[in-house]
Amino acid sequence: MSPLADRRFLKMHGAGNAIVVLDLRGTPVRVTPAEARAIAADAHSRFDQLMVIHDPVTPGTDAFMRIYNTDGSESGACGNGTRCVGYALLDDPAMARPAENGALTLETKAGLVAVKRVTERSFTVDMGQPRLRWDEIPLAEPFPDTRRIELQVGPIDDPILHSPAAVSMGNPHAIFFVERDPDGYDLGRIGPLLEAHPIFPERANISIAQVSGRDTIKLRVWERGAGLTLACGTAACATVVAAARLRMIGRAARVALPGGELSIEWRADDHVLMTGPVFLEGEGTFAPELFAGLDV
Ligand SMILES: N[C@H](CCC[C@H](N)C(=O)O)C(=O)O
Repeated sequence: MSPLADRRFLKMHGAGNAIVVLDLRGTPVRVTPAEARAIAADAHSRFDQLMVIHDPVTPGTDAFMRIYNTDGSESGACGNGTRCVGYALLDDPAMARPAENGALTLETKAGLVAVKRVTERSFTVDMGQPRLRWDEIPLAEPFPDTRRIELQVGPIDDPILHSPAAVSMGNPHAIFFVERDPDGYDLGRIGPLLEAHPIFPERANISIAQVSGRDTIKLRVWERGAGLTLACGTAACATVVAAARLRMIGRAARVALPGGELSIEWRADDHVLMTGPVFLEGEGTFAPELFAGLDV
């Protein structure tokens, strides 16, 4: 029987990105990829990302987070999910712990992020510094300038979809800047081709972005391990960094995604701040039969 059976979870979303929050602090339990896939497959607990809260590892941090995509793969970062964890650790009756002036420091396998409340349902996350070197994204070949890389993408004939920007926010992103409305691209078809392109040894999140003003961007995202989502926080951060590097905008922008708007600032100290909403849809417990047949 899975140790996750009958455990309580929060069902949330951040700008439409479906998030499940699970608190495993005080236990030695670690979610397996198969368990994550089983949770995602259930209508009551379906998610784009599962955010699992563990006991802190590094002194001075409040918790360690493991982040699972729908396909069970783990990510080093999730902006929308981190805002939801901030809400859970500050407001949920069962999960909340006292916090210094409503701010938390969380750790993932990619490093530290800091989340703080702005209003009752809006939080700001310091997502840390972007990683811009080819081997930090990572890319399979040494591109000296990751502001634009060149891909050979046989099945895609639109040349603009051959030269993305590459940025990591603790997870890999390829951003294609287009003149036309991003909705005019069949991201459901080209997303998986690009996600799995051999230039991305750890796959990549695929964004199509239209800079619609000095500080406004329209964004559509195919997420690594989750597919089309209504919002992707790290993609919004990566896109603002990429656009700023290409001198298409200043260092801040409002990013419009299908599920909502995120405000992003790439600060002069190189940290990227993301501000956006959180929504609590409800809570539940994992039915034991969810994990039937899994050898856990
Ligand atoms: N699919 C992403 C993780 C979640 C990112 C997204 N949901 C966000 O809000 O940043 C990856 O595997 O890198």
